[in-house]
Amino acid sequence: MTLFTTSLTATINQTTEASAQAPFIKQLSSGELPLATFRYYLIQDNHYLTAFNRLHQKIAARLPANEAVILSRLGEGEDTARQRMHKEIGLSTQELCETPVAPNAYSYITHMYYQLGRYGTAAATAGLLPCYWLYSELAQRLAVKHSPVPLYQEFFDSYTAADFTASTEQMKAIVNQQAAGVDQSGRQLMTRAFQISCYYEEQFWQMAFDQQGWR
Ligand SMILES: Cc1ncc(CO)c(N)n1
Repeated sequence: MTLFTTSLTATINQTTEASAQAPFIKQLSSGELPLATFRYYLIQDNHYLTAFNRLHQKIAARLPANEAVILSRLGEGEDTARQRMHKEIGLSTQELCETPVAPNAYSYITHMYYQLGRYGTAAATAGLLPCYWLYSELAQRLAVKHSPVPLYQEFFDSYTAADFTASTEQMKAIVNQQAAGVDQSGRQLMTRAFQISCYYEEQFWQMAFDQQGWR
């Protein structure tokens, strides 16, 4: 039987293609992106990653012990790299916490929690996967182009690092295990959760580029 994640390849490829064309990513690799824009991205992504990590822990609590350990560890994956970047640009914990979450980040976070509450663990794990898979694909594609801004290159490098690639493979394995445990309609729900997350991933770049606010 072909792996469930193989059926998601076309969607992730489309999202990768669209992301590579997004002005935020283009300017990040050319070095033209204003630092204030990247700073805004890091603030919003910190909101996202905090919620994302909590969701990993919530889902892990419902999984068999061996998968739970893996998922729980995955949730904490990006903390160290991000803390270093925050320090480099003088982003304080206070500023990170006090800046309100922007509409698209809010919608993405809400979507992921909704999937767990409404459809359960299989759909929720599928909703987490684009986060890993997209950044791995994108970083691999952009790794050859060196951004003249060291901080921006550091961002790309953190996602081509072997441990992030390994995390993507572990997450795919968990999603495939979940897919094997549900019926065809359950797999359709998983596909939908994955597609919606891809939609919000794509919008995340434009949200950052526009420094989107509520009004
Ligand atoms: C929005 C978003 N998606 C994916 C990743 C990669 O983990 C990230 N840091 N932020």
